[in-house]
Amino acid sequence: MADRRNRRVAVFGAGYIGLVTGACLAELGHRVVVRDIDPEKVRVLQGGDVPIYEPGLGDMITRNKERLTFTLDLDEALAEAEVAYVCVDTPPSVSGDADLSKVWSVVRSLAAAPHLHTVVMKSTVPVGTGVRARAALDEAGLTATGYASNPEFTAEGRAVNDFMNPDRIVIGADEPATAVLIAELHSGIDAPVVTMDVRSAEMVKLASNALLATKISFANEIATLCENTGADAMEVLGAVGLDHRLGPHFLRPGIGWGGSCFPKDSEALRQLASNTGFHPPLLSAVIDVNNIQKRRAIQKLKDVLGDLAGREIVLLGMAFKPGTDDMREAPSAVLASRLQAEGASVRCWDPLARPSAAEPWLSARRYASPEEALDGADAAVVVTEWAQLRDVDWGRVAQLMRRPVLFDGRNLLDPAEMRELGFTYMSVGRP
Ligand SMILES: NC(=O)C1=CN([C@@H]2O[C@H](COP(=O)(O)OP(=O)(O)OC[C@H]3O[C@@H](n4cnc5c(N)ncnc54)[C@H](O)[C@@H]3O)[C@@H](O)[C@H]2O)C=CC1
Ligand SMILES: O=C(O)[C@H]1O[C@H](OP(=O)(O)OP(=O)(O)OC[C@H]2O[C@@H](n3ccc(=O)[nH]c3=O)[C@H](O)[C@@H]2O)[C@H](O)[C@@H](O)[C@@H]1O
Repeated sequence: MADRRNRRVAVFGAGYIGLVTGACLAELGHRVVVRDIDPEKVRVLQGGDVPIYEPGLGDMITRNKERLTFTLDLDEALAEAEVAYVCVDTPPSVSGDADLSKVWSVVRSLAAAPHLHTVVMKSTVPVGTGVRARAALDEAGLTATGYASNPEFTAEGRAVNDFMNPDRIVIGADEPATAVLIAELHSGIDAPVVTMDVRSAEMVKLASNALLATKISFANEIATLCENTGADAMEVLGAVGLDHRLGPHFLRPGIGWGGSCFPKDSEALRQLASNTGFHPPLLSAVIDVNNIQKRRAIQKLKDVLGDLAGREIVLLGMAFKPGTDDMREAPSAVLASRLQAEGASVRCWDPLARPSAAEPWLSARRYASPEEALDGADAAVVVTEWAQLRDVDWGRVAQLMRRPVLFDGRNLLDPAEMRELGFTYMSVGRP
């Protein structure tokens, strides 16, 4: 039996989760090979660079380069591996269910591994995937191979810190020995280890994201009620969150939640429920509130500007939240698309975001600084609460803009100050 701090691990997928998992497992003392099918990603990693923005990740990879390698080659990844981590993307399919094709592709490819004894699912998958994975492993001749669900709760922009300092490590395994092995892989991390059956572990991940999304949609709904009644949502939610039974987290009202996971995971959970014949009313409302929230920004601009056709509108922030370059399901993409549909011309600024080939951005103009983007514009929307926006000389900007109209979709700036500077200033749930 290998030393519990020196396992040979293959990680499949060199994205946000695979890279962080691989680097952190190497940091914990294991020998890790990360395999991806994207040649460009692997080339960048082999050259010593990191293809995504994640604080601390580059240093951790460099520090562990003796124990951490990257490859395109399946045989190289499988040659020594005792444990295989599946960290590939599980995007929404046309039906809204999670598309597991990449997961199955990895699981099937494991048949050729000579030393493999454990497969760990880190990708977020529907409840019941473990049973299908088990069957696929059996079919591939890996009957003696243990299987575990080990969902990940890290948030982008702080994933390395979250991985090394988690609130809990959840392990779903059908055999106790497999759960013990996964727990040992994490030795060195000080956190409660919660073991359960595979289906329950799969559900913990979806339920956690759904509850976080629920808190935000609740905050957004209360913010709208505050707008309609003259209360101040920041005061209200701040005080609500002081109740220790409720907690202050994920109660920040804003322009709606986005990102690579909340939108797809809440929809996947809703479809999972529908597939069992159950329409989940609360989850459906949480998703609806979020969709409406993103569109309310357009109405607020129309209330001030009237027709948006021909207007120059600036989106300040494109990433789905600050501290990441990730644009997946970013509210900015919905806003850009809606504004363009209204005939507006969209400008944007973001210090990090890496837009995909997503259609709405093709005709948006990206500027190097907020000031350049705002020069001559008719209105602006704070979409992402980048700290840099606090340092903008808003007094000067009020002079530069054709009309100083600002919808602060993240309640980043001070309403009184902005109005004093001459802005028609709107925010979320604040008078
Ligand atoms: N991004 C996040 O913060 C979190 C993501 N998750 C879950 O983790 C999973 C991965 O998410 P991300 O890392 O964000 O996705 P990602 O899209 O950044 O990375 C996935 C990687 O897998 C690679 N890949 C696809 N097929 C492959 C194959 N057959 N063999 C090897 N590599 C392959 C892709 O080329 C890509 O580099 C998803 O299920 C997601 O829901 C869970 C918690 C947090
Ligand atoms: O499954 C996942 O991928 C991850 O999804 C989220 O992490 P992440 O998407 O990186 O970002 P969050 O910080 O949770 O923010 C998600 C969205 O909610 C918004 N948000 C967050 C908090 C809040 O109070 N208000 C609010 O509007 C953010 O602006 C952002 O658009 C969860 O926080 C992680 O625990 C989970 O592992």
